[in-house]
Amino acid sequence: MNWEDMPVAVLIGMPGAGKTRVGKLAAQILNLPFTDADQEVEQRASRTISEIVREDGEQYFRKIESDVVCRILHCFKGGIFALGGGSPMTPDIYDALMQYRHQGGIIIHIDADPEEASARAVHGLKRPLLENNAKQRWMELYEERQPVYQSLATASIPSHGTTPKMMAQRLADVLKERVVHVSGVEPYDVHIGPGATSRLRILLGNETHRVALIHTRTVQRHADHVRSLLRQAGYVVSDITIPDAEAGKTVQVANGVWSRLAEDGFTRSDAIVGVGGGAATDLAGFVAATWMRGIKYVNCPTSLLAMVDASVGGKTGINTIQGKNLVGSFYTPVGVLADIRTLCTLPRDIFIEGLGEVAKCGFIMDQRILQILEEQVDCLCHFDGSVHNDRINDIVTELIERSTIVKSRYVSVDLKESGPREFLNYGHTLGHAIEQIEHFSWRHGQAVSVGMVFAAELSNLMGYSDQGLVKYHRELLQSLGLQTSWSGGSWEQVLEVMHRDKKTRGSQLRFIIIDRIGHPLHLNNPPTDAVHAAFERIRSE
Ligand SMILES: NC(=O)c1ccc[n+]([C@@H]2O[C@H](COP(=O)([O-])OP(=O)(O)OC[C@H]3O[C@@H](n4cnc5c(N)ncnc54)[C@H](O)[C@@H]3O)[C@@H](O)[C@H]2O)c1
Ligand SMILES: O=C(O)C(=O)C[C@@H](O)[C@H](O)[C@H](O)COP(=O)(O)O
Repeated sequence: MNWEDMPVAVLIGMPGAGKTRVGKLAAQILNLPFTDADQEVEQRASRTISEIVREDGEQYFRKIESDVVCRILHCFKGGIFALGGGSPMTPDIYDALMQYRHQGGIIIHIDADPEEASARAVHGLKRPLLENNAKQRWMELYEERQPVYQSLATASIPSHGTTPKMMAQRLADVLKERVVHVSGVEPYDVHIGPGATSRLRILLGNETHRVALIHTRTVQRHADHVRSLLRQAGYVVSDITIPDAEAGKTVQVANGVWSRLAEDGFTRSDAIVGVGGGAATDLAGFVAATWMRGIKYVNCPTSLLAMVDASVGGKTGINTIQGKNLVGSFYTPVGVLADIRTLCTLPRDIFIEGLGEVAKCGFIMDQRILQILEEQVDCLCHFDGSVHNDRINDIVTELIERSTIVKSRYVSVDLKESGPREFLNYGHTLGHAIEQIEHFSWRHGQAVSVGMVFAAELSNLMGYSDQGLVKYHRELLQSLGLQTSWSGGSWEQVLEVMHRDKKTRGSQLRFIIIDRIGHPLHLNNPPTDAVHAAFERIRSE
């Protein structure tokens, strides 16, 4: 199948679920063509479906339907295609849909509420397969078809408690989504966009019975939304609130969550969903990695920093008194759902902090990120959560997508950080020391920003780059509202903490520096004088 010629989405679901209505409305919103398999069959046969079934039998109808669906799947370029309720049950259609899905096709399950949809389907319709005791027949078909729909779908949109208009908007959101693939031993996707959480059911699957929803109070509203999606999908949800920010990344908090999982009977087939900033997703991932030696988890990041960095890549962990992230594990989520609507409640200073990690991705790999930051500095610095504004939405989405691509490139080749992945630690050797010494009153992104200026100074002092590169770091980061100097702590304290950095080998400090934009290097065991001199340069502003 040629990717270019495929529909942008195929809608599946029970009769009466609203596939045609919702599909048409979404197509209008997105200005895309729409077609419906039943209509196409009727056109081709010049008869209604009822007539075909009555005159020639269901098998004959299924044969025409199969020809029509397989043809449209190959040639309905860029449109939305709604299938008849029973279509996916035909083996040829099922196989064609699987092939479409494997080639990146989007299959949306319009997940009917049985009561509503059966009433609608039974009412006033010409659905031949529902004749004679229609409601009971609908329910039987539902039991039979639901697992098949679920096995095919890449996202599901529940119909319960919504209107066709709302569902169409959700569908349009899902179709506008960006997807970044993280490959490696356990590949997964990062979905970025307003409809991203509609993937939850698909990611968690049918085996999962219980879901622990781990979140902080600050994101209660977003956790409520996720909880209702999980409940609608039939999961038993344990709602677990953890302390905010770094206070949540402790062994005591992890222990509290483990106890709760035990009380609520979590087994290996159950799952964790982390909703919040990077601290919450680090803790949720750590609990998932350790409970029964590892259960499935999904990250739903709600801060910019968590979207561009913390939720992706499988570094999970907690802090100890001795240092940041000293205990943890590499453990990959089954998926990351970055619903950018959650940014609407993010305070501006925390949004700005996230730009520190975005800039890092620009410095180490993607120069276009730096250009966007320069061009959009005003808009970004005045961020007020208005992600419904198309311009801001597009800029923020592009920055998240590009940063995630940078992260995924390193993580895909080096999950356990034996080499290239360390480049993602640019600015972190000093950054983590600052956070630690300041007892986490400095936010991660701000500390990393100073750490990047320090690394640029070190690169210059070691002869890898000129002062122009250092100046560029300072000017860009300052223009975004990020810190570039730090006057806390002492050199001795910093040195001691940096020796506990995970890049250190034995007594030898190791740093990540760049010699030009997009070209990171390992700097192993530099002279202490140079490290000290670089440290003095970030204090002398
Ligand atoms: N695992 C990794 O690869 C990785 C990568 C980068 C950072 N991190 C970790 O992530 C953490 C930093 O992440 P962070 O900047 O998101 O910090 P954070 O989790 O502390 O969140 C910052 C603050 O914003 C609040 N918040 C988050 N989303 C919100 C929303 N939508 N509305 C209102 N408030 C919201 C949080 O509750 C918190 O108070 C650090 O612990 C850092 O070590 C991990
Ligand atoms: O994913 C990585 O690898 C990173 O280094 C990303 C960093 O931005 C992130 O802050 C990470 O948590 C740091 O990890 P650590 O191993 O230095 O604790």
